[in-house]
Amino acid sequence: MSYKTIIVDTRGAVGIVQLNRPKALNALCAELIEELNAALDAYEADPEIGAIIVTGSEKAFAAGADIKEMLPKSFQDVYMEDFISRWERITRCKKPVIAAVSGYALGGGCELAMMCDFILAAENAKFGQPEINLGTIPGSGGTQRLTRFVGKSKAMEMCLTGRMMDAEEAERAGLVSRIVPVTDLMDEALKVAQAIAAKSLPSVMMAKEAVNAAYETTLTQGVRFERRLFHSSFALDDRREGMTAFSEKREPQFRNR
Ligand SMILES: CC(C)=CC(=O)SCCNC(=O)CCNC(=O)[C@H](O)C(C)(C)COP(=O)(O)OP(=O)(O)OC[C@H]1O[C@@H](n2cnc3c(N)ncnc32)[C@H](O)[C@@H]1OP(=O)(O)O
Repeated sequence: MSYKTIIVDTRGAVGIVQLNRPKALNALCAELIEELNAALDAYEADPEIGAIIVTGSEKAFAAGADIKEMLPKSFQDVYMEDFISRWERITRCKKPVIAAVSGYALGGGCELAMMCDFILAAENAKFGQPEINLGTIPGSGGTQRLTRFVGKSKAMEMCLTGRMMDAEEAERAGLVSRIVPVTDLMDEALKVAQAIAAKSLPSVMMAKEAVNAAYETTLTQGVRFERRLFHSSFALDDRREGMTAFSEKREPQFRNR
């Protein structure tokens, strides 16, 4: 498939999706979202791929939903087409998805990054939910996910004022896993993605599912769910291989089975 608004690249077992509308700071138009979804479908279906990176340019991960595309839409338009629901494909990825964020991650850009499994931020990253400045509110999970990441006070302040958070504040608040120099962002993202891709994919998928359950369930239900997945991992050849390799003081040879 040929893409117009994204660039895809595969490095070993890692699939990379780079948002690529430089003139609009990677504003998330419908075409870009469809291309992103198609690339995610392809990487999810590819047995050679063990992890996915979503990134943008140095100046912008994404400056939000495409305001010019949204401008003429009426209530009927957005309601009838369930506008924004197509953005959620990324939350249904079973493989791990890392957001490598440099520059602006605003509005839908911040929401897209938060839908990934974790965010690696460059020193120049800026996060924000500025929809309030446009007379609207976040529509792709910003009020919900940001609040879970950084707590009510900070999320409320950001959603009500549109204030941006820099990388250091985002790291302190728990929004990003860590900060790296701008020039090292892709190398670091690839390093961590390759490290994950080298592990047993079914175990990685189970770990991801269990961590995500922490956001959806009570502690008791979450711990029970984790226990069931943990038990299930004993059905994997890779679990036996991992423990055997440890005992034999060698590297495990996982086969994703
Ligand atoms: C998901 C939901 C429900 C909502 C949203 O996401 S709403 C959008 C939220 N995002 C924003 O409000 C950010 C809008 N952008 C900005 O505030 C600024 O562009 C900036 C602070 C990110 C960067 O400012 P800078 O002065 O460096 O660059 P600009 O000249 O303003 O932008 C360059 C170029 O990009 C176009 N652009 C930027 N963001 C968007 C956007 N979200 N949608 C459409 N186009 C965007 C901007 O218009 C300009 O292009 P033109 O010169 O051709 O107008």
